[in-house]
Amino acid sequence: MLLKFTKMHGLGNDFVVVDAVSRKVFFNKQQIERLSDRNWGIGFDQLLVVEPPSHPDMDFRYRIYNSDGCEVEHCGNGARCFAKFVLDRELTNKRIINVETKCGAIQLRVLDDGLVTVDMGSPSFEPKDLPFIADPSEGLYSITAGENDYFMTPVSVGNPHAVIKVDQLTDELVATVGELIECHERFPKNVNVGFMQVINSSEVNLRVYERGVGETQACGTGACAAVVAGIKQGWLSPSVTAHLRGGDLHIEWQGEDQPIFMTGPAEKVFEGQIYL
Ligand SMILES: N[C@@H](CCC[C@H](N)C(=O)O)C(=O)O
Repeated sequence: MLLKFTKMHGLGNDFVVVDAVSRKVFFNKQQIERLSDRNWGIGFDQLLVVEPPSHPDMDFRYRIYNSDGCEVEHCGNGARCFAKFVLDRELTNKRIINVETKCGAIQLRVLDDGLVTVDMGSPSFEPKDLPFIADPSEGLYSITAGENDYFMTPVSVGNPHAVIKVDQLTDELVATVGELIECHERFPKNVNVGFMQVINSSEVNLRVYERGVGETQACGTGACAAVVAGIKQGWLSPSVTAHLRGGDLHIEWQGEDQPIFMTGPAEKVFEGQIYL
């Protein structure tokens, strides 16, 4: 089958986006792994599939697959690209778009300057929601990776994140500790690992080792998780700019049961077609 696709990115976190509204498309794990390969396929961090909604209140359904072929709950940078894709392809003319995901409903708002704000829903710090196997007597969670222990905040923003505050961000730390914690036995469904350096109460540097991918240029849900963890710990104010390798995201969270708002860009790179 000849598959038409659009290559997009949000701050260098790159996607292949497929319209499964106009024509039904299904992928198996092997196909996704092959397409994601940067030598043998197209290359991407995530595959995004745009489907019709299953509920009348929703505009679309949104499926997300990591480059390892596994379906996941949420993708922040992908959500912004999703909004640009459905408008560019005239699948909708709405600038406020309600989308079903594996972790519930999200709302995308396309701003006049082309940036997209996503209502990501409210976070959970409950270990069972990631899931994370926690010792109830632990006040601050600590996890062992290699020879060292790391304090971390487990956060679910629909998908699971472990946020570690660090003084220095190095390639070695992100690659080695990221890989060890991603598949740590205390995270039965694996985890995205964020390394956050707090610059001041409204700015952080952040690098994310993504579950099922490895380190990416940027991670939208990772930025949300890191900022809400920082706000909860008292290090950050409710409005924060996260500096990622690929650029900046703006995150707002008023605390407790409030939703997280993430704002950033979405870019189309090219359109193509490939045999599945
Ligand atoms: N790049 C994404 C997150 C994609 C999913 C993640 N790797 C997971 O497995 O949960 C983002 O921008 O949020």
